Amino acid sequence: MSRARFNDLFDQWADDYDRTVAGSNPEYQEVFQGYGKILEGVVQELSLPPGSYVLEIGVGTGNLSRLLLEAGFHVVGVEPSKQMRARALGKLPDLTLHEGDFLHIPVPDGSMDGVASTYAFHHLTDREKKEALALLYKTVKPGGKLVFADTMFKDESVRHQMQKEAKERGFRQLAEDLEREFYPLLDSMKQLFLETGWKVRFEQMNRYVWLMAADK
Ligand SMILES: C[S@@+](CC[C@H](N)C(=O)[O-])C[C@H]1O[C@@H](n2cnc3c(N)ncnc32)[C@H](O)[C@@H]1O
Repeated sequence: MSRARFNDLFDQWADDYDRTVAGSNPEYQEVFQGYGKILEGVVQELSLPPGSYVLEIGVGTGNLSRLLLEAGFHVVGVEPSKQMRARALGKLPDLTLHEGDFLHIPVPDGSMDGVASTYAFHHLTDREKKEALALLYKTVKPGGKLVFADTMFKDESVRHQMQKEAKERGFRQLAEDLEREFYPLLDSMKQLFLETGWKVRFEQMNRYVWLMAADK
């Protein structure tokens, strides 16, 4: 089960996370390059009217949640790390936020207009990603939207190059991360969306992050 896989890591990172996304850690500067714009892009791609119900998975410290609330959506957040939930609620006391993860979603089928997530989907293996996409397909209404932004590589040679580069630049933490987590390739991700019924398109946002926008 994916629920606890990276919980310790995120509990420990919670206090420092917002400094990292702002560029404090040189190893992750490129990963989070254009972070604010990427989050805004997710909200825009949802293209839903105010009052829509949006599920956000892996909310972290609540940076995307804030933008979703500002767009006038009813936001239901899901986050497995206790410390991350505490940070998010410290910033957004009125956010509806549940303990859960991509495979444990506390909302009824057909209840959401959209699903959003940033920098979190890669915590799942490809098999879990497929299971999650199938679950989320059931969670949204007909015509519902799914918009994710996350690290992904165009093909194996790019993934290999990024790993090599991280090692050459002495970015030990990033290099380990690129090997430990389940960063997918564009074609396999495309396949997972198609197999679960979604119509999807992809747009590269920086050297690491791609936006995935899907319709039911
Ligand atoms: C890199 S942070 C991203 C936080 C936030 N979405 C953002 O864009 O800043 C990844 C988040 O995903 C959460 N996470 C880890 N495994 C998860 C899973 N299986 N399902 C849902 N969220 C998960 C972590 O606890 C963490 O808060």
